[in-house]
Amino acid sequence: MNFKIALIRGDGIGPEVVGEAVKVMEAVGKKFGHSFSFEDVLMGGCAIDAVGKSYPEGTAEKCKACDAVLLGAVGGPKWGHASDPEKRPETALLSIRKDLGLYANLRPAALRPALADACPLKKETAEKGIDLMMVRELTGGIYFGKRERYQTEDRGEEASDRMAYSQMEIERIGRRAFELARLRRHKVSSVDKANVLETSRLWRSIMHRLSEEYSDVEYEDVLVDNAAMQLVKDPSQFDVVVTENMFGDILSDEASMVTGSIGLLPSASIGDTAPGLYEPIHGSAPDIAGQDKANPIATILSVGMMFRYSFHLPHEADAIEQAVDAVLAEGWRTQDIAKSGEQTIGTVQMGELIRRKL
Ligand SMILES: NC(=O)C1=CN([C@@H]2O[C@H](COP(=O)(O)OP(=O)(O)OC[C@H]3O[C@@H](n4cnc5c(N)ncnc54)[C@H](O)[C@@H]3O)[C@@H](O)[C@H]2O)C=CC1
Ligand SMILES: CC(C)CC(=O)C(=O)O
Ligand SMILES: [Mg+2]
Repeated sequence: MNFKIALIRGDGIGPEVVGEAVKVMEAVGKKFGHSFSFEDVLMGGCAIDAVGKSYPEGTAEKCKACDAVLLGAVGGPKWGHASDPEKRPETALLSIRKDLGLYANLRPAALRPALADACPLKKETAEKGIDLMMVRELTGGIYFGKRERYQTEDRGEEASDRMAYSQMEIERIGRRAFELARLRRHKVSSVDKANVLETSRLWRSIMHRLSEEYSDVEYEDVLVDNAAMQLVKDPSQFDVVVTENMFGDILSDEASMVTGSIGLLPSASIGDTAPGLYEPIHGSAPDIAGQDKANPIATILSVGMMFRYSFHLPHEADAIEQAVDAVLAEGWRTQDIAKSGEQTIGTVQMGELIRRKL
């Protein structure tokens, strides 16, 4: 088959990790008889530098003309202080998610067999295993609410960010979570802050209604502060974790670290229509950019998710995951997952070793 892929390489380590993931994709194509055509799409800080705005006209249309989108990361200190939203790289990220209707962000956090040592939790906790799927609502909530900054008469400057969720937005992400749980270990943990927030109370009431419909799936409510704690106490208790946009953003970074490193976790952002967008959960890592230090595994596994969820080619997806595990089993480590004093390899070598295992 022939697939057209939009590449948003972005900023910082984005181009480095996407470069390795593209080479892996081509190697998978060679092995399984697929071909790819790639279209580079400018977005983020690099687009601000090139054309003056982070989300140039036509960005969404270019992506919509493709079968899937692969994104590295956008942002960095160079563009960190702009007040004009067009000059902020992160605005582009939110816009592309909204414009492509990508309301479901799947972030699987699994402790890979060879990386038990990289888990920072107690040995007996790590031995219980970690294999959870964070289902993060991606196009609603506080990241998309009205942002304001204004002068008050008596309290000086004030700022506000509105958090809103509609019934429809909650129901569709809830259904995704329950459907995924049916393909996994039949458990959904819904994370909210219903003891304080009205959005969470609406969220919870809809999740309860869905849990009656999906009565074959075990269901629980977990308050977000407790969820953050449970993730380090005993992550093995979680199967599918469904939550709103900001809670999911924060908790998935935490979940990544309990599996060893943020450089390992892929994600799939999907809606009701193609294309899906695939990206590592990490950012542009300006502190290590351009030094061949970034772990490309999160982006390479994101390509695996692309094969699984957009192209419905599970064998190709399995082959990528097995290649990653084989390289890790041989002891190869980038700096983020190495023990102190252990020899490390760079981004390019890690990518090449994974390709050779395909
Ligand atoms: N999807 C996206 O494009 C995202 C963009 N960002 C943006 O990225 C920029 C930097 O954000 P930070 O808060 O520093 O988060 P970050 O995720 O970029 O980095 C956090 C820490 O993790 C390390 N790290 C991240 N990815 C790694 C990898 N593949 N291999 C090894 N180490 C890795 C970094 O070196 C850093 O120490 C900001 O401008 C932020 O807005 C942040 C998150 C997501
Ligand atoms: C702009 C942010 C919402 C990006 C981020 O941290 C993420 O999606 O994980
Ligand atoms: Mg994040």
